[in-house]
Amino acid sequence: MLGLESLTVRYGDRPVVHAVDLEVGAGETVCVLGPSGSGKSTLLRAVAGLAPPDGGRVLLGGRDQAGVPPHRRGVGLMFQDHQLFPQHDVAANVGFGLRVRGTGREERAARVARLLEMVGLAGAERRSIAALSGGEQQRVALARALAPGPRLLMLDEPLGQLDRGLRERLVVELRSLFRSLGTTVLAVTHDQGEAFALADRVVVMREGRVEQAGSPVEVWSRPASEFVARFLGFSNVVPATVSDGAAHCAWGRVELVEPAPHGPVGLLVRPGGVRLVGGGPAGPSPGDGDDSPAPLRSTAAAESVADVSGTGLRCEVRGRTFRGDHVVLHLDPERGPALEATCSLRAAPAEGAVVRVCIDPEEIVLLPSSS
Ligand SMILES: Nc1ncnc2c1ncn2[C@@H]1O[C@H](COP(=O)(O)OP(=O)(O)OP(=O)(O)O)[C@@H](O)[C@H]1O
Repeated sequence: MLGLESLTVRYGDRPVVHAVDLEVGAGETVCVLGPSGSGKSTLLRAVAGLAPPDGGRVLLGGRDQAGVPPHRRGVGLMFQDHQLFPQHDVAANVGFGLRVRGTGREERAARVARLLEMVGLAGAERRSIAALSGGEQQRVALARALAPGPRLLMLDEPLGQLDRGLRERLVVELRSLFRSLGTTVLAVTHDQGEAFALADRVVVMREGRVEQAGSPVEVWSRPASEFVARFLGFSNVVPATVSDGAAHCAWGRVELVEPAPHGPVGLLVRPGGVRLVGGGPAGPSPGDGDDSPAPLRSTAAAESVADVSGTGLRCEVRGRTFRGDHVVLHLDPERGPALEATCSLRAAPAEGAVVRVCIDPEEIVLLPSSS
């Protein structure tokens, strides 16, 4: 449906979108994710014909769009501020694109009614825009973007203005709406939760380039770089060296479950992989008096020996953040940088407590070395 071939857009000398290759298949929802200023909106504008490319091509349905004006591209664009016409009622807003195309009054009214029903606003035709909530305005904007039946629907921070509860509900609704309509969607957002809930495929951008593309599960479970890992909110990332079937890092030795080439890497430890293996007094650690860091064994092994030999990494609990059904522990280890761990509400130790943790080798990801 959509193909970008080495697409480049510059503002002045600066490439804001840099040699981006991307394909979006019919019926697919792709979310472009990235920090502010990474070029996401510019990418959408280039596809819509609102930002001329300085290099590469935009293909829609296999046809090069060079020279095709925005209104002939058959794409719908919905911006984060909705850009509704406040002086017109809901029906006039939703039917706008149809009127511009010369669709007759009766057909227009029927389509508007159907679209409003689809977005959960049946019968809202005569309501004024000003009297709608943010979420309702978002639905009107969506109905308006869908009205002309675009072959590609593009959403720029579609839920950006809405509060969290509403966003979470609308993401689910949008996903099932797009599924049932078979709409092809290219959305951009800086909110990873939104992207992961909405998308069949996620594209992470960094400074105008694609840093990683894949299914939400792939990107989440195997971030391709430290940048992606940190952008997704993982903070347990340290430089490490692989040798003898283990990664050696500031926290100690972490066994690898899969073979990896020897040499420098980045080591990501998911917070769920930092396992508490018991608290107890802050006695001497096994590494004391010995330069070699103690091994951080697999959970099963560590649990069986932790209380006896004290194997594991001794940490002080610096803080706790409640996250509904679990707690994030902010740990200050005896060696190495701060660690984040997750645990159940019931198991969460108090602030100031000294605990021992082990790293579950199943919950680590080796990243390319960033040094
Ligand atoms: N019309 C313009 N003229 C000059 N520079 C621009 C223009 N539009 C955007 N930029 C710059 O291009 C870069 C990318 O902007 P863009 O809006 O595409 O990023 P973004 O990833 O969508 O950011 P955000 O999430 O903040 O909307 C930014 O550094 C921005 O300042």
